[in-house]
Amino acid sequence: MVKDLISKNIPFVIFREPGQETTFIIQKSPLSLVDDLTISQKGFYIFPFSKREESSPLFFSPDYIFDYHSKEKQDLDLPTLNAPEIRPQLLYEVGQEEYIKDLNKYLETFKSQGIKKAIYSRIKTEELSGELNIESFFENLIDHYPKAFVYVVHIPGDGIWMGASPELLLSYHQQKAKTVALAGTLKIDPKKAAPEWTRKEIDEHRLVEKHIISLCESMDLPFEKSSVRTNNTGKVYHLKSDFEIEIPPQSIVPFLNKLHPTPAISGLPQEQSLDLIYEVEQHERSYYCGFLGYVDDINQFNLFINLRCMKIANHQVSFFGGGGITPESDIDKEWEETNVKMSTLTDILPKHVDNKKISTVSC
Ligand SMILES: C=C(O[C@H]1C=CC=C(C(=O)O)[C@@H]1O)C(=O)O
Repeated sequence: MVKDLISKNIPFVIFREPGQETTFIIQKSPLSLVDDLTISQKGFYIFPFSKREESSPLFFSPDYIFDYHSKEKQDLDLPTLNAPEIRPQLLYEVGQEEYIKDLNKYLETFKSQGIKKAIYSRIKTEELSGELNIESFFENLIDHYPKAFVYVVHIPGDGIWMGASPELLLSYHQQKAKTVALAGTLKIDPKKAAPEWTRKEIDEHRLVEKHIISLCESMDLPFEKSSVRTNNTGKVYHLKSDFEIEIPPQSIVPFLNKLHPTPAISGLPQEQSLDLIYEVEQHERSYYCGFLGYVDDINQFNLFINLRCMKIANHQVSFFGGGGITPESDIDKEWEETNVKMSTLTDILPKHVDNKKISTVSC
């Protein structure tokens, strides 16, 4: 089914929110751009990391929407759409030497500009040695990461994005919003019963909490915050605290506009850290560190940050991973952290590549 839709340039999304059934959405016409950060119609949205990205916010109309495991989808026979213009994404890959140089640039800029934290991300690209079975890979991700938001998004002319994100950006139901401060990472060590958090991770997480608290205070929104807990994503531990915020419907989009990009994916102060990211990182983040999810209506939605993700285009697969850099960062550990984060997908993907068949999954 998925292969057929890809070959016919048909936009589609398959997603599984944590603890929910899996949904399949197919749009029968080419994708339309969403001008701004608006989420006014029922459907699936994907937004890039920031307004400075060339990639546009996109909306997937649920022309067909069904339970992924239902038989209904097998009966669809959709016509081929015109091939859209292809816009290649700049997928520049740094080696470890360049990574070290770039992180030193971050650390120097922190000193001269008083930046407290900025995320540095990188890409790892590999040729697909055979045909990737997207459905079996997706189903494996669902089983492996029950607490993640797992998805496949086909954007004709761009590629196929897939991921298993541990981070909720914002959910909204009956005027109650939920968000999380998720930051600080330690690799899971099976020999240790619990992670040993250091000042670096605690401070890094605290900066995300502070951003959410000051946003609620500035908009006069009552909120409750949980204590800080350890969150196990399957590959790494993060520090996490939950927020419940009362937000009237007219304030939810302005709140979302100010919340994103949070210091978990940009840094603090926000504008200075964005300037630094765009000066030093040489790849396009595009939809990595953006957000995505299903909007039932403006009063009911769940949006997730696009982390632990990859993109398939031109018979290649590119994995994205980053980390919060602070003045206390140890550069070797940060490099290792990005490898572990990427292993969320890199460990599972090879099982689903059929080396006997050449890759036909391309965009
Ligand atoms: C930017 C990423 O992670 C963010 C989310 C959780 C923890 C993070 C950290 O510890 O650095 C990052 O802020 C990524 O996974 O690519």
